[in-house]
Amino acid sequence: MRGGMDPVTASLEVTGLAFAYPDGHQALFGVDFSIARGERVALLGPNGAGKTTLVLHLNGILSGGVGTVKVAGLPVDRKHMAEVRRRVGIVFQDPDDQLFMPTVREDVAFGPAAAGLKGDELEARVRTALERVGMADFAGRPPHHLSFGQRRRVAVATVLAMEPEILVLDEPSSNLDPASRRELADILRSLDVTVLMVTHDLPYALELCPRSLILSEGTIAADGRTAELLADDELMRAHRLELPFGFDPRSVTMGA
Ligand SMILES: Nc1ncnc2c1ncn2[C@@H]1O[C@H](COP(=O)(O)OP(=O)(O)OP(=O)(O)O)[C@@H](O)[C@H]1O
Repeated sequence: MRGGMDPVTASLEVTGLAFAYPDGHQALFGVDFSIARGERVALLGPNGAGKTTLVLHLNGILSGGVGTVKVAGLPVDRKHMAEVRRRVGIVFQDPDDQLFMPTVREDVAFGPAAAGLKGDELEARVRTALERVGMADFAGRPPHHLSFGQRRRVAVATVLAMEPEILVLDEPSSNLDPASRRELADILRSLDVTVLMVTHDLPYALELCPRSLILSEGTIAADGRTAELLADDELMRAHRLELPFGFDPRSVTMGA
């Protein structure tokens, strides 16, 4: 476990986070980890491990448990909520949860406009975000006329438009064809932000994230280099993680 990271360089610091849902189900049991600015980290773990529960604590959608979460040194609490929500951008698994305006441009402008951006500055922010995901030509289109993969890119743009400190992605490769999957990986690699990616797609984690956390039964069971964790058959079996048949984690050269 990596503890004690310099708070100035830590994008995210989770300390002793424990949480039970109102029905009494304990989903997290004292989770500790830090992510440095600019790192790309995969959050792996079997169904029901607590990944979504953890992610929903990163911008205060869930709260009320024990422990602390800090984003760029700011505690995720009521007092800092607006600033934290600007700094932590979550891309949900279903882009339709994030796109609700008549055009792509309006969807991407929504967050920055709500934060007070106007006029040329707002236009430039929207254009840059759409260019970063290769969707600038689609600005005037209704999101519901786009393919699933295009909608996922626009969902990423809505979050990038807020210039977040941390980009959190829930299953970013799900339902993408191989070309879209690779293109999204290229986009994510090109961004200058901290990335935390929840995924069951272990080859994708290996391609994109030098480091992984394995969350299992509400605790961090492992924290280390993705290539090493995925090559540890015993660890993988213990936490119900399976690579695709015939996939050799040692065969992948990680993109920088
Ligand atoms: N609203 C809720 N009320 C009670 N228990 C819940 C609630 N949401 C999730 N849980 C329970 O908390 C545990 C962790 O769920 P969570 O959704 O965080 O897991 P996950 O790792 O994201 O799983 P998956 O890979 O299936 O998405 C599970 O046992 C789940 O049943």
